[in-house]
Amino acid sequence: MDLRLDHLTVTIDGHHLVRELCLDVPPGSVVGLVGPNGSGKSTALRCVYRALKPTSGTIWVGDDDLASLSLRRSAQTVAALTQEGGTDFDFTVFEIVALGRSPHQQGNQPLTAAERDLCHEAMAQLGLTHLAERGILSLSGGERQRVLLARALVQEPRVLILDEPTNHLDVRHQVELLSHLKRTKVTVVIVLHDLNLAAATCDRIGVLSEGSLVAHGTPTEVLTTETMREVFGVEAHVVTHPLTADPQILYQLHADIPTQQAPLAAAEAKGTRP
Ligand SMILES: Nc1ncnc2c1ncn2[C@@H]1O[C@H](COP(=O)(O)OP(=O)(O)OP(=O)(O)O)[C@@H](O)[C@H]1O
Repeated sequence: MDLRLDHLTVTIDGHHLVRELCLDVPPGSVVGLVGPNGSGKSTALRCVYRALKPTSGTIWVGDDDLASLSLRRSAQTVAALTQEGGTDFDFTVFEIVALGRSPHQQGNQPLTAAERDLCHEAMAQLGLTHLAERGILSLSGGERQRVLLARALVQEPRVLILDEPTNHLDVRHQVELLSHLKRTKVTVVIVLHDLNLAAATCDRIGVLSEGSLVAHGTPTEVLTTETMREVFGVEAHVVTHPLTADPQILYQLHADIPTQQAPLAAAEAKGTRP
């Protein structure tokens, strides 16, 4: 395993934010964490990028206990794109991306030619080349998000942690960012609220509810009508994508329409019958 959460528990003021979470993330795989608001997803991720110390449990990166690594070694191993990531200083896009190399550098040495190439390559892959000399504070939320992902990628981490990375992105950039992630060889743990994008992106998905892992498996195994009802509290139809065979969730906003109702009768019930 590249990453193993071994009975990870976070307790604050007597509240269990994460309880005995066990999760294996194989090398090169994309594992999603989904769950309702407040179910502990970000808290679990914060432990992996060491913004939070778990109350108990161990995080293994390869054969290393993460807690035993120096912060520098951790930063060489785990990169994160977080909800609170960002900067108040108006560095250029290139400068921000180049900061991703910091854990690998000694002192204030300038970037090597290979490192500069790496930065330019990451910017090109994320459609940022034309913004290289722009100040980060002048960018839109979506552009900024892509810059921060480029910074995380040039860190060349073994494990990449992403907490709702598609926030602020329009649909094209959501699809591009997630497609890009699938192509990288990096081991990824990602929190996504969009379950259809999670199904299309993740090799495996863990479902958190009130801090506990209540389901874990392939998207098809996990994203079921029962999960939607029991964990998220919504009625939904789960269908199979005609091209990729991924499960796709069709939400039902009108609880009074029986789930098995014929489309015409449903349209009639909604008053939209042609
Ligand atoms: N430092 C803290 N002290 C007390 N409670 C906290 C702290 N940090 C988080 N919590 C609580 O722990 C719970 C889990 O929070 P967390 O951010 O991990 O949830 P989440 O699943 O990522 O939610 P969301 O989908 O809304 O982002 C929430 O109820 C939150 O209010």
